[in-house]
Amino acid sequence: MIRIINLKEEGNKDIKAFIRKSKVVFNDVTKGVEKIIEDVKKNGDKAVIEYTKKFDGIKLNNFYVSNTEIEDAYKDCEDDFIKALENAKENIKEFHKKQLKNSWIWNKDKGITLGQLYNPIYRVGIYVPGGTAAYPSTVLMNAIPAKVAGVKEIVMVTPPDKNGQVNKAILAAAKIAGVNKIFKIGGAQAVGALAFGTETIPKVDKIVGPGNIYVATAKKLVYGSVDIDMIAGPSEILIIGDENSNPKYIAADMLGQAEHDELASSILITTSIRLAEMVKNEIKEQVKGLSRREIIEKSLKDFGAIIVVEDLQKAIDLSNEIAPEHLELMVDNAFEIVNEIKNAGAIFIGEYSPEALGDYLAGPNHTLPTSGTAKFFSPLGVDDFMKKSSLIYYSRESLMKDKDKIIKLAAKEGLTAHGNSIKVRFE
Ligand SMILES: NC(=O)c1ccc[n+]([C@@H]2O[C@H](COP(=O)([O-])OP(=O)(O)OC[C@H]3O[C@@H](n4cnc5c(N)ncnc54)[C@H](O)[C@@H]3O)[C@@H](O)[C@H]2O)c1
Ligand SMILES: N[C@H](CO)Cc1c[nH]c[nH+]1
Ligand SMILES: [Zn+2]
Repeated sequence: MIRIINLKEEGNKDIKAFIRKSKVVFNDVTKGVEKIIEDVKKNGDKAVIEYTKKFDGIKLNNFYVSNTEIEDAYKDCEDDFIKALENAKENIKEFHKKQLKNSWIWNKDKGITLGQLYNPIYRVGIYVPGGTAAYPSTVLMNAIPAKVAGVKEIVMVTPPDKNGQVNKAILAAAKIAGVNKIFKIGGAQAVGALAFGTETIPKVDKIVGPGNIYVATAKKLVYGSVDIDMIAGPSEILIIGDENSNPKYIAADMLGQAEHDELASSILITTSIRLAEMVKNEIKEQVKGLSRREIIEKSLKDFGAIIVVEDLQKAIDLSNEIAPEHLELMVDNAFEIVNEIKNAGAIFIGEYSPEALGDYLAGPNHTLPTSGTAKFFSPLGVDDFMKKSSLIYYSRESLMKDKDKIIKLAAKEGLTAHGNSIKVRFE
């Protein structure tokens, strides 16, 4: 069900096949998503109602989740689940507080003061997936950095279930994280509604959060009308292993990501053909007991691979080229190669740092770049919820010293009004 590609024997011919395929999938849905976004922009709530009926199978006239619904959901959750959420919240908050940056002022010279002001974005939209699984952990990962940054209004969207309700665990997490408004809508229609606003859903300044291919494509398409964080689409894991790695752990971690989506990608790159065979067998065995077996098997078949390479350097180079969302280094002395990793959303070191630890509890964000975009995007963080303004102060004397240079530069650009705005101050 998962193939072994032995690059030692087969050369480079097949390595990128699965990556290319995933790009094709993106292109396939773009036209349909464009239509949904345009329709929501033009027809507001009416279009959102129609698409919710079409894609989520439920006719809703009101998407707003009331406080009573949130409080009731919270009360219905088991105590140890609430405790685990609270514990995750503390770890996420502690980690993200380290990312906070302060405004700064620099007295560069007598009569010259420069600086930078940091301000939170006023209103953000967070997308919390809820199509094939509900993700309360994603509520925390998206809302807590926004809170740490000081965002005033967090508007959350998440798909309704077949009864028109939002999963209770998601609502409990939203209460714990301090989300301000919740709407039960999902998919591209939810992204369109947040980007342009409707009669009932407020337009936001930025949309963050992961989602399936429709959500990720919709975010791409509305970028420019609003800001977005990154392309955080179907999940990915890449593991680098050697002859001493534990095949049982590697198989378990690959299956863990494969269960997210049929389009999820799980890859092992190893220097050991023996490990490759053992992981393949482990996957075959472990998958039997898993509830999302069908999704896993499809994803492993289309986007999974065990790649055998000649040496560790080749494994690192290939991983840097793929730029995975999650990278596990399951090799001896993993800390020694960590500086060679240039492109990865999150790096997990050693066999007791499984990817699921980062999904739920460690503290770093689990909203991460996918589809090779870790080459230029970073994990979601406090920075995503802040913006900067520059500060400039010159005294009369300081401007006088620099005036001729400014007038010269303006003249070169043919912008005499610019030059004049300096001259008039000294006439
Ligand atoms: N990268 C990350 O940080 C990260 C984190 C968590 C989850 N994920 C990913 O989030 C995704 C969650 O996906 P999901 O589907 O469970 O939930 P989702 O909420 O992302 O998508 C469900 C929505 O998709 C829309 N939809 C479904 N079929 C459609 C169609 N044919 N045309 C148009 N719209 C359609 C529906 O409106 C539905 O509400 C997975 O891919 C998972 O891997 C990524
Ligand atoms: N692995 C996902 C990011 O790709 C995040 C997640 C949430 N819950 C379980 N996993
Ligand atoms: Zn996960």
